[in-house]
Amino acid sequence: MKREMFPSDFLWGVATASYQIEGAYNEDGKGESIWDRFAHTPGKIKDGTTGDVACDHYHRYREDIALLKELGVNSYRFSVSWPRIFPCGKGEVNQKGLDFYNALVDELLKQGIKPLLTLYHWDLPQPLQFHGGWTNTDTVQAFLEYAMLLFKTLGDRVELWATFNEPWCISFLSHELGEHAPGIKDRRTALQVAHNVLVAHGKAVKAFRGKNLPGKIGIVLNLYPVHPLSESEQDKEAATLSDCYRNRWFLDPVFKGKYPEELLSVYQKLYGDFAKDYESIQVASEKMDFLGVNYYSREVVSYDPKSILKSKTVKVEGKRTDMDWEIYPQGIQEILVRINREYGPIDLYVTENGAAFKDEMKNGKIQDYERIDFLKEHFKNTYYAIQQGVPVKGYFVWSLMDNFEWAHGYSKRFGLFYVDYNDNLKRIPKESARWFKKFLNNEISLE
Ligand SMILES: OC[C@@H]1[C@@H](O)[C@H](O)[C@@H](O)c2[nH]c(CCc3ccccc3)c[n+]21
Repeated sequence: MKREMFPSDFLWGVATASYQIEGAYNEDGKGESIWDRFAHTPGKIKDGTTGDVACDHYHRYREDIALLKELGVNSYRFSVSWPRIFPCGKGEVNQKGLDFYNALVDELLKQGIKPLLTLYHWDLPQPLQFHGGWTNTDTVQAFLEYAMLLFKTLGDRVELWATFNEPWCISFLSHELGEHAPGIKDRRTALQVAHNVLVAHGKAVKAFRGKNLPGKIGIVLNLYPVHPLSESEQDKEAATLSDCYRNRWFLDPVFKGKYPEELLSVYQKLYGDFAKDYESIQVASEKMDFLGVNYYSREVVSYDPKSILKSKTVKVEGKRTDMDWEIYPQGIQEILVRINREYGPIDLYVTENGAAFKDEMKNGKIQDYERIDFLKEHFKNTYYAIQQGVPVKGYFVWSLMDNFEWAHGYSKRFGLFYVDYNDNLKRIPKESARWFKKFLNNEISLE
């Protein structure tokens, strides 16, 4: 199975995000983001690092686009740093921020690489957080002004737009579990954040439509097949509620304009006041042109009476990545087929898939054969979904290069290119980069 067996217009790309690669955290007029503040807060990042410099992509973007060209990709997914555009989140515009993304897009197009722009990949301007961040509907309004400015500035050249990267992470990981910025641990707050982010998404799609732009717009969701440990009724109930929590809490609003009843009723019993605004979620279901799917692994759950989701995650036997995530390639096929069956028809992009492994330099090489095997199996399973009629239109490997892996700092490496943090952030192709280049050039098959 070679590249040529995929549709001829299939996008093959790599993905990154602003806070993880750009650095220049306080240069050229950029304002503080909640991730600048979180990373500077002792104890939040496992290796005590920050994204202050990261991969210095802000200064090296031409070099990095040359890497894309070298790889042979025809597309590139990146995100815009909102505080680089609006240092205070709204009001005054930082022209140097706009200049950077204009130059980035122009260079991509010059190299024949199609941009997929994510408006929000977690780096909220800190001044908005001072006023409640995503719990405050003023932030929804500020996001719309930010989105409209980017539509106006880049809408003639950027054809693929994603409003949000992973609302589950923006809400539950960051406001219920507290593992990501702003590090709040309050479920009721997390529900309010999820609601406002979904409303902001719907309003941004509507605003995009009003501009009559040539491009397409969607959202990016991290989705997991959720499997019960056994076929017992209790384990199956656990899987249903966990599926609502991880997947349907976002899928149902953007496609059906309502929350999944099974979990909504649980939250309504806990937070009666939540009921007052949940019906306004209808706004989130403005029709999208595509759905971005970030796939990394599946979740296996068993019954747990102590959890409000009646479920707990179970670790099963099998190969795992350096993030301790199970390697489960058939899950990408499962999730693509399910989305198409239950929410389609709609164009789908695998907007992120990849893995961290303990990559080490040995005699000037990084022999990441586990990553080659990981990607090969996930490419094949994506192809099997296409063979079943699922309209998958592209696939973006996470990530172009090693970068700031959120709460793990630089200790987890997802890149096709190794970044040598001890040698001027030099980018060194791993064996997986060489393999991917050969695959893209039809030189090898996936067998
Ligand atoms: O963890 C690898 C990547 C991140 O570097 C991306 O920024 C982010 O979009 C992304 N999402 C996921 C799956 C959801 C998740 C993210 C972070 C931590 C735990 C789960 C994995 N990843």
